[in-house]
Amino acid sequence: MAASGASVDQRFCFQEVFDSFKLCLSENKEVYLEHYVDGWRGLVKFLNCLGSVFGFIAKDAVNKVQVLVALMSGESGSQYATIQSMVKYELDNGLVDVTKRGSHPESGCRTLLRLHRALRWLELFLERLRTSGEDGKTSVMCAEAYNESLSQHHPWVIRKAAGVAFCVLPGRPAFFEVMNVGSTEQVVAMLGGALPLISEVYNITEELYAQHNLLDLP
Ligand SMILES: CCCCCCCCCCCCC/C=C/[C@@H](O)[C@H](COP(=O)(O)O)NC(=O)CCCCCCCCCCCCCCC
Repeated sequence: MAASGASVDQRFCFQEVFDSFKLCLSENKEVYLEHYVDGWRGLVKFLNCLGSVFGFIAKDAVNKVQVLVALMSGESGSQYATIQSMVKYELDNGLVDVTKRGSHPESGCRTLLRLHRALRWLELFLERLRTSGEDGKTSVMCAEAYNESLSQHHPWVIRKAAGVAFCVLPGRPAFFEVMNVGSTEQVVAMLGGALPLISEVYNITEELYAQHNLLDLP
């Protein structure tokens, strides 16, 4: 039945995210855009399971995923195989607004930078989740991770809205249930396996962007 098919598809399993980030890395440590974007698709599914309060966050992430997918499937799609090839192609061809927004407001480089910054939040949040105790508060872990990372790039109004959304996050047990991985021990083990991969993808991207002075793209 179409309806049940759709709901199965919407059912999040953190394993999918883990698998995508695992597939991201090529042998010579390039980052495949296709799997990076898939990782984000999985994360958006998870956000959608948490309720409509998170809709504005999911919507922004979806917009950014769509920009990247359009570039990957566009006429220069072959240049968007990896983050490295994307950066080279867009810079070589003057396709990035480097100092202020101009004729390339939605370059792959600036769009991916927004997701990249959010990946740092994810890394910090998941590490807290992994090491927290049974009564750990996800809202506090989420807010702390946000304050240490993404919030620095957001205006007051977004920080305020994000703070309100964090307050309605479910507690650790319910949160683990939505992750749909199994027992608490299994979730913790999976996070232990997933985090080094997410960190590696983050660090490789960070270094690449730093080398090309792309960390502050407008
Ligand atoms: C688990 C709870 C999830 C809380 C998510 C925490 C991150 C809070 C981000 C708030 C972003 C608000 C939306 C708007 C953002 C934009 O202004 C801003 C700038 O874009 P612009 O330069 O194009 O204008 N965009 C961004 O910074 C990109 C934000 C992307 C956020 C994606 C967050 C996905 C979270 C997925 C959660 C999954 C948790 C999994 C745990 C097992």
